[in-house]
Amino acid sequence: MATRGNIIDGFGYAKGLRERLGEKVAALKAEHGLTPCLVVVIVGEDPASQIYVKNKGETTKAIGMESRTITLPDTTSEADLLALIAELNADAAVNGILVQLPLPGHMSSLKVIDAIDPLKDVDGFHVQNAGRLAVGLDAIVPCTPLGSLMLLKDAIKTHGDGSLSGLNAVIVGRSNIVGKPMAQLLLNENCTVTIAHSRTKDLPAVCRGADILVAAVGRPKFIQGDWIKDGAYVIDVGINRIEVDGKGKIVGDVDFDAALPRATAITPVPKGVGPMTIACLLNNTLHAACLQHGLPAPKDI
Ligand SMILES: Nc1nc2c(c(=O)[nH]1)N[C@@H](CN(C=O)c1ccc(C(=O)N[C@@H](CCC(=O)O)C(=O)O)cc1)CN2
Repeated sequence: MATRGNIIDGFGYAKGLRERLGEKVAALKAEHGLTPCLVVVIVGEDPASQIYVKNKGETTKAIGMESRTITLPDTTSEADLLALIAELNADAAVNGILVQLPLPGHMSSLKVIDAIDPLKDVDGFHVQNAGRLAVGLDAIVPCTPLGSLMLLKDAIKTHGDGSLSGLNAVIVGRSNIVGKPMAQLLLNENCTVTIAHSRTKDLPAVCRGADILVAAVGRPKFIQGDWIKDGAYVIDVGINRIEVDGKGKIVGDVDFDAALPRATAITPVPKGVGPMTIACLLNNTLHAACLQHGLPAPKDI
């Protein structure tokens, strides 16, 4: 029988992935004279977004890619942001464009994402990339689901029989950024997929049927320990800031301490899925640069 209570080390996995990507970037430079360039656009001064954007810039440079950050005030009009995206789309030196979310309330994120050239859409949020993923074509895949799948596959290889095929996967959360692409990825792995959400009837019972449970609801410790099937694999995508004894703390969507003894393996928060998001962004930027230059995208990094 598989053991229980294993903690999935997303921080360590992401470090290894960045190292392997760094080697591919060096090879691309040596063999084709190409250095992938990522441009991150941030609008406004959301403190968490500022930290994520800074980390993106630093890790991009650390693996040998070029990084540019464009900071715009939150008074920027949607038309000005769209004009900037059009310029970046037309700039052959730019391989990846990412607009940090959330955007200020006066902008439509769907409209902004739709303006990005799908080949430079390293977030994988453009409707063309979402559609390509849905029909099983080569696509740029959203970073958080891609990183979650990498951790899940590695955990099932380490603690199980290595196959996701036929497993019952329940995703709690139906966002375009995490829930829906995660469902597509798990379907492609031949899982039987359920997307649960705020209107789902008897959510605890649905979760108890999950061999794989992905929590992406954005509510601290929402998923209770007794909702976890014995031996399940649990991927916690939530990043919730709460206060405990007057101190700020980050917790996931799953009650980790209660879920740990029941799960075969579970991602912690922090240091689970979060670090994979930025590592997968680097992966997608390399992928995009290769596609734009007619080179095969590196596989199985
Ligand atoms: N355009 C995008 N916007 C946003 C995305 C995205 O993928 N594309 N995702 C999130 C924010 N995000 C990256 O942008 C992100 C969130 C969290 C982490 C992370 O490493 N978290 C750490 C804890 C961080 C902390 O201490 O605050 C962890 O889980 O260990 C990385 C990236 C929304 N916006």
